[in-house]
Amino acid sequence: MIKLLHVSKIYDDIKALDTIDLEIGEGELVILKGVSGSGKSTILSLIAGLLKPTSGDVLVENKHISKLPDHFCSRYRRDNIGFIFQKYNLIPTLNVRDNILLPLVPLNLDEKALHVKLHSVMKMFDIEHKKDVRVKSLSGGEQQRVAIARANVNNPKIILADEPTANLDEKLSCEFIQILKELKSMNKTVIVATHDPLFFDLDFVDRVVEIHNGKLLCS
Ligand SMILES: Nc1ncnc2c1ncn2[C@@H]1O[C@H](COP(=O)(O)OP(=O)(O)OP(=O)(O)O)[C@@H](O)[C@H]1O
Repeated sequence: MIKLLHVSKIYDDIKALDTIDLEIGEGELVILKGVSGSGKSTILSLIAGLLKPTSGDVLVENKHISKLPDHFCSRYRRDNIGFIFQKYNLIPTLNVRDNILLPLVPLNLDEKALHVKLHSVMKMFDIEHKKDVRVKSLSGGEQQRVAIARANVNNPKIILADEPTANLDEKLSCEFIQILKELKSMNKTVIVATHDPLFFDLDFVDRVVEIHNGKLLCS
């Protein structure tokens, strides 16, 4: 489903990724393990079409993502990708409902369709009781559940999570692991970039791929 073929990424004079080859199948849950600065976020951004490789090719369902013009990249992202950012990237002054609905704005759906999608993800990620609360008043764990609900509201096939437990305590991190299990059971293709050892020995994870200085150690 996802293929990175001989992908390198150079920022100015920093080689963030060095000739990466990686294939991830539909429904796979992959942990991308590596220390800070090893290139994990760069890989997620390439798959999301937020960045273009310096060389090599990124294919998602046989589409050349790395060659799409920006306009088509946004559309590809909207239709296929749910991105859970490390700092959640929510709008603090908007309430939970409006934050979750943001990815749907360009679709011009009617109120009924919006309500069905909103209700489904708020229920799934246990945040419905806070729907009218401004995000800035929520706890860290609640903010993350809003971010996860927003990433899923468009029912994307691919979920990318960047250091999802970086801002969570142990209890909330364990709750995130349960959510991950749920996403896996929904047959989502999931990639989690992390250096948190909590993810390295989970029985429902398909693969742990290690990256070091922009090179994959195993895949
Ligand atoms: N926009 C950028 N401009 C210049 N260098 C960058 C940029 N983004 C990343 N880098 C560099 O590329 C390398 C890989 O960064 P990347 O963010 O992909 O690593 P990471 O493993 O996700 O790290 P972290 O866990 O700290 O987010 C690092 O050396 C980083 O400093």
